[in-house]
Amino acid sequence: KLYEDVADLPALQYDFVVVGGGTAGLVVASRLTENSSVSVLVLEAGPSNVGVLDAQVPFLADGVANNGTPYSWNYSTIPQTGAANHVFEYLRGEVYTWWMQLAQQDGLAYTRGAAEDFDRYANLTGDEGWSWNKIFPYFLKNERWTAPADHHDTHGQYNPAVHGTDGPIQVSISGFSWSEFEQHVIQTTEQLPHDFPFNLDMNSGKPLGIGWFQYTIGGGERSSSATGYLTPAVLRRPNLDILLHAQVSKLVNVTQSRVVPAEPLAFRGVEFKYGSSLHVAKASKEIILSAGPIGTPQILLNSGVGDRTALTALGISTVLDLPGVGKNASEHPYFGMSWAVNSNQTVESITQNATRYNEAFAEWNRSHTGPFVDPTPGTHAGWLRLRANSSVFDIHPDPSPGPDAPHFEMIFQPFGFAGTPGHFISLTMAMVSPVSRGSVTLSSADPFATPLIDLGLFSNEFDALALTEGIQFALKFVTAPTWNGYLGAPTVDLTSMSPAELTAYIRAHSGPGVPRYPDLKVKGFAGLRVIDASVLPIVPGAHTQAATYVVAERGADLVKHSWS
Ligand SMILES: Cc1cc2nc3c(=O)[nH]c(=O)nc-3n(C[C@H](O)[C@H](O)[C@H](O)COP(=O)(O)OP(=O)(O)OC[C@H]3O[C@@H](n4cnc5c(N)ncnc54)[C@H](O)[C@@H]3O)c2cc1C
Repeated sequence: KLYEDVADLPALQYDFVVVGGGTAGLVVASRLTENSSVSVLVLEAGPSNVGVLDAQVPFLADGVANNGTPYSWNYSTIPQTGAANHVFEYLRGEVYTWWMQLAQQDGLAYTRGAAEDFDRYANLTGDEGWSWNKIFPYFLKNERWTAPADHHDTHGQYNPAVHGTDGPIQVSISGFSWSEFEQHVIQTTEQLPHDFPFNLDMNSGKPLGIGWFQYTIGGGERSSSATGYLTPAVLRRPNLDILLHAQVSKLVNVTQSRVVPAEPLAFRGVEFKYGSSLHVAKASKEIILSAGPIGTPQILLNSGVGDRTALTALGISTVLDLPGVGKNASEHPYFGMSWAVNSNQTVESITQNATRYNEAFAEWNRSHTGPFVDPTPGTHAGWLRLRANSSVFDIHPDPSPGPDAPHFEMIFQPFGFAGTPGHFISLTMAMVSPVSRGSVTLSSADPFATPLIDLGLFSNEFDALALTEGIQFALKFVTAPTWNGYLGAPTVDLTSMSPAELTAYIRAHSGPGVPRYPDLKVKGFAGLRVIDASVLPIVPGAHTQAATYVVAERGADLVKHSWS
């Protein structure tokens, strides 16, 4: 049951306490409570998604992410020295993040990454269970492929053989056509097939090439772990309680035991704030941290699990010296380019025309059809590699997990970024195999203080130089003959810049994606696990929700197995 008030919560003692009701947390809670003999409490800082239009209507998805809404943690990065000391709002990165509350993955893009991403996780962890072949069934278990809202013929737009059909999360292809723009993208794959081959399905484990974007959307609405895993039937389970507006500060009631020498420590309680009062929820079996790549390391650090020197400097006593907590954060920086177009068939035809906007919204309300059924990220995506002889490999060895994995994602969007009147299209180039690393650290001993988020953007020269090369792919893409007569002037003329100027410009104008933190079971502890995006040891070359879902599905199986 969903509780809005701590006073209504029937108990503060459960078998499992899950911290965070986001993408992963709700999967774990839903799967664990399939066994009616275990009890689970989820503590979520945010409000409910129910009745929040921005969380329901794909076209309004940005509204959930913006700083200043009740659904955002309102975080910013610390000044990024590698990016002209820019302070980035840490959410609007079109691509990734974590602070959506109750499972609102903003952009809705559904991309699994390369098979090689998962095979690398298997190698790094020594656990074959994370390999693509072993993880693939979890993708199918999570997914329910769904016809697009306009029921158009999807033949040749995806490969049904690699999709699940009866999982909780609906996945679909755009349900409204920006046909003119789409044709130019597809024709480019025919006119420049060597550089930009068509890929029938970017979620087959071999993402390279240009293909139709897939989204976590069903029937014109967002599909998320809140809608897919927290169904009315699941919410009626007597063994599942979810408390909203409960912000966890730290783990408490640490005990020491000699029973398992490798796991001498255990936390038995989770301290959380509801309103102005503090409470402790107790877990007899496990505490599962699913608070995302910022929340999870912050809670561990608040609890005294982290680098001893840094904790001591803040006056926090160390429970276990684990210097890796909050380190190894990485990000997908991206750079967007816009061109004016000789057409009025762009998203601006809605966003810059109040009458059409209202008509489109009314259509969505009436029949869940029309342009509001899709988010605005784009109609297609392309996954590309640096050229094998690129000079950037002199600076750093290839950071991608293998030859079938991308260095870049190119997103094709029938709208511009400038915000000026007119009609535009954009190509966004994201660097999805970053070498730079950052960190999440505490700003004070106050567990509710905003943590310091350092994405380390461009701290390694490789990333900026690689992204500069990536820009050349985008500029080449629009040289295909199909764009003649359609494409107007770029909003910023990048071709007039020298390579050094272009690199500096990219450093100053790129946006961020998401950091993460590795490790599933927290070393040294009994009954403490991390199950969320932060366990991925290296960010996949993809948007991260699909990887998070399979981490959560397998994570839930691992927990079940431990207690069976
Ligand atoms: C703007 C934006 C766009 C995105 N677009 C896409 C996309 O298009 N495609 C894609 O694949 N991925 C996208 N993502 C990324 C995706 O949302 C994440 O990969 C995914 O949500 C990570 O799941 P998680 O369970 O680790 O964390 P989350 O889903 O963030 O869940 C963490 C939960 O814990 C809660 N929490 C945190 N701290 C505490 C605390 N102290 N106490 C209690 N609760 C706490 C949070 O409120 C949240 O509900 C986007 C993210 C953002 C923000």
